[in-house]
Amino acid sequence: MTANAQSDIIRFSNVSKRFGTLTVLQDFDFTVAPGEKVSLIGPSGSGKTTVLRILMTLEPFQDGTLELGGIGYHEPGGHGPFKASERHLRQIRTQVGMVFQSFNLFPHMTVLRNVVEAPIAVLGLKREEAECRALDLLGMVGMADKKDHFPSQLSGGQQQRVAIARALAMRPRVLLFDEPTSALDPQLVGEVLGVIRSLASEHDLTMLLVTHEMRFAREVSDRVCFFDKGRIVEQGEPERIFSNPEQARTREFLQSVL
Ligand SMILES: Nc1ncnc2c1ncn2[C@@H]1O[C@H](COP(=O)(O)OP(=O)(O)OP(=O)(O)O)[C@@H](O)[C@H]1O
Repeated sequence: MTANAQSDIIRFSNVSKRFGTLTVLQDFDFTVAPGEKVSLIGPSGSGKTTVLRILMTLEPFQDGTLELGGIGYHEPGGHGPFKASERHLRQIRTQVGMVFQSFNLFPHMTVLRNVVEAPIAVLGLKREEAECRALDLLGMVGMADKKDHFPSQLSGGQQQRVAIARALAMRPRVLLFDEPTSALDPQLVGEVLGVIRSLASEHDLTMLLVTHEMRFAREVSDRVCFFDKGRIVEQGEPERIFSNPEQARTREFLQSVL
């Protein structure tokens, strides 16, 4: 699937992002089509997570424009680091879900409460409706029988599956994964990848995945983007990128990790 100007759900145009004097993204252009599954791969520190954090409104950016479903992140005349009001950012956030490396579940809440809180507080769902939605999702990730457990009573893989259910409970249009398996013991990686793999078959859900799991990126993505020093050096269908990269930097990187 290729993105085009009419139908892009994500559109970065000339975006620059600096942390103090460190420029992480410079004139960054990147688009994603609705339903597309895109993996971002590349060396540590190249800016992949920053792209996700900007999309999730966890980081402001300095120059350029970013749109989600045609809505700009900056408001005309907007102030503050985000150049937008909190209300505007909240509207954007309801369309994006993020699954973090470290799960980020609320430790004092049960599994079920972790999944129902945001739909009730942010979307205004009635508790009964939110619980019904949560139980469906917990069933999908194989965690319904643990609904009354606390995060500390779960393995890392189980916590991550709950985190995925929690992100999905908001019915986001775009789901971001930031190295979702890198904090897990090797024997727990497969169960989380299995859940993400089945989500990747959902045609409506746009997925952006930062991962060091190259075989997985090859298997689930429509497109793989190789990042280096805040730029996409090369992108294309996984089969081509992994079996026949055109750029020397991509080849070098893949040789170092495969
Ligand atoms: N809050 C911050 N303050 C200062 N510098 C930051 C901050 N967050 C990230 N950086 C720097 O920005 C650069 C890009 O970081 P980022 O986490 O996006 O890279 P990455 O490609 O995701 O790396 P990794 O694969 O190791 O997660 C790095 O040099 C990092 O040290």
